[in-house]
Amino acid sequence: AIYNDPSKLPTGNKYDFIVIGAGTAGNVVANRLSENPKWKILVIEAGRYNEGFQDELIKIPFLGPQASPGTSFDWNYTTIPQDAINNQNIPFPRGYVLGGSSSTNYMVYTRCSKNDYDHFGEIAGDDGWSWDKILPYAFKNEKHVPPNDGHDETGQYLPELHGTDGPLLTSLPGFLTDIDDRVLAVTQQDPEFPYNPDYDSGNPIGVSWMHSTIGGPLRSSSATAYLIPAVESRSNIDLLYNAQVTRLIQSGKAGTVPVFRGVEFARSSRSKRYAVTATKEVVLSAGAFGTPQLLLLSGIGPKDELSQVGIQAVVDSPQVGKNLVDHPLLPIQWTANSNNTMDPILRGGDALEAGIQEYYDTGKGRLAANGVSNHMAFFRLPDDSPILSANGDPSSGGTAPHYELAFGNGFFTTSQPIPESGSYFSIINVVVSPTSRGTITLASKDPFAHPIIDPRLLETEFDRQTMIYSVRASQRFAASQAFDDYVTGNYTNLITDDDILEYMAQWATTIKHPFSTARVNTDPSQGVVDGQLLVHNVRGLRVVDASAWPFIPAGHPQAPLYIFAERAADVIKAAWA
Ligand SMILES: Cc1cc2nc3c(=O)[nH]c(=O)nc-3n(C[C@H](O)[C@H](O)[C@H](O)COP(=O)(O)OP(=O)(O)OC[C@H]3O[C@@H](n4cnc5c(N)ncnc54)[C@H](O)[C@@H]3O)c2cc1C
Repeated sequence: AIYNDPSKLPTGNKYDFIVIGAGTAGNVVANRLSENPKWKILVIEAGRYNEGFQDELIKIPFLGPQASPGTSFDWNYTTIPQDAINNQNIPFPRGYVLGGSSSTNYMVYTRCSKNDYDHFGEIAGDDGWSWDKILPYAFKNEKHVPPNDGHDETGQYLPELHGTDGPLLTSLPGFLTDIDDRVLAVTQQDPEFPYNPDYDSGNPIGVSWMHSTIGGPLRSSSATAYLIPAVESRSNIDLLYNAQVTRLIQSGKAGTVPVFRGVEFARSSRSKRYAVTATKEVVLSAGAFGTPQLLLLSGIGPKDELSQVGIQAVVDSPQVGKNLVDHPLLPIQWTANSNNTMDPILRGGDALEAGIQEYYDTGKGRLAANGVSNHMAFFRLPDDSPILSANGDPSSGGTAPHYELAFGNGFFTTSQPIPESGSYFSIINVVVSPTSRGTITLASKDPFAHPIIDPRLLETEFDRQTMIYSVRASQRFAASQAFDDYVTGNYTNLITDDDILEYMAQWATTIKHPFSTARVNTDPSQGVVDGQLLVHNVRGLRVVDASAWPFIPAGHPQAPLYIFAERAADVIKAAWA
């Protein structure tokens, strides 16, 4: 059953598992656990329902980037001033809606490098997380469907690498653009930018067609793929939304070890608190900000830090809220000799209206497809790069990229204003193996107060130098023969490294991939959860979301998170078999 008010949740209900957060990972776990009809599952979500007011923003693919920040779908977090980005406070979106960030993200689906999974397995001391072992879960997650425009996708991906009967819908670009052939031509002309027939093979290096979590003209999220189908078809799963978990309650002790199977929740700061207890486990899937915040509020965290906000530590766990890592992003633009479909729509007005009309009339067109890019490219720094010799190689291995390029047939921006006229070409640069690490800490013991978020974006020399390298690679890409009659000039005039650093300090931002704030490590002084994702020195509590990853995967993380959550559900099932 579905409840939207804590007071309506029947008090007599007994739950085997309580999943906190109906987000990307949480919904996978909830769905898979509810496959066992003997178990009763409760999912508690702070945010709103995924239908209703303005839901076109989270359904119509092209409008996805408008779903946050500053909307009812978003937590509307902001960082504290970021030193390397001119001390700016940067908006840091997180989904506040069924599906969590999978309902508000940009839908890019990349499995990332096999080295990332193998590295995870090594750190966790469990090779079940390694690429070879976890790959079946990638197929279990995915259902590849034809692109929305019905174009022939032969040669644009390797079908044998993709799932065909999982719940999550993925597809190749549903709207072809005037730069697609040029991007592909570069891969034929310039050995620096080779073609990769499918970035989901475990080796993402090169330029590939992009996959998105889109089925037909609609976003596919963990709410539409996992949560709603389970709640609608099974009687053993309850969903409570509009209810924020305010802390975990210690429900007893196992010997000297505290047991945390109780969950307290409320609708708002001043409203009544309610509580419910799981008989088996509480699964914390509140995301890279919500999960450490809840652990801290519950007395699980660095003892000294907790006492500063008046919380007594139950478990002194030094890594809670530490190791926050994210991918910095920097778009650059050129003027273009083109009548691209993107810029007029981005400027709003008539073109946007016409696009929306076409969408509702036909289910096709620019609005029905992802606007981010039709291709994605991942690269490593050269082996003899001075950046690597000075800083070491932070990537997880030879198929894990250091930086990413994505190509926009229009003025791609996250914070820059779009010029009022003209046509543009953009390349988005992302450092995907960053070394900067930040923190999330409590501002107060009020669970409704936003935590202090400090990702320290671009703080390290490695990250800044890699970004410079990426921008240089973008400039070479745009200067290639295939773009000769297309790119007409620089919009961003970046000549020296200092120009790039200055531009970076002004315009770099987050790609919105926070990770590792409750990371896996077999050593409790180094990590928050063990290789089976159980919170160290506590019973009854597991973490399944981006916070648990020991590091950030080098690519877009939703696919790795879905795959990881699919396996996590099996780990939980095995523990209670
Ligand atoms: C705007 C944006 C664009 C992105 N673009 C991409 C992309 O194109 N491709 C990609 O791969 N990744 C992208 N990402 C990142 C990706 O979506 C996330 O890494 C991933 O969805 C995180 O999954 P999660 O399960 O850890 O957390 P989430 O999906 O965020 O789920 C956490 C859930 O817990 C809920 N919650 C939090 N605290 C509480 C509480 N106290 N009580 C109850 N519920 C709570 C939240 O409301 C949320 O529903 C993007 C993210 C954003 C925000």
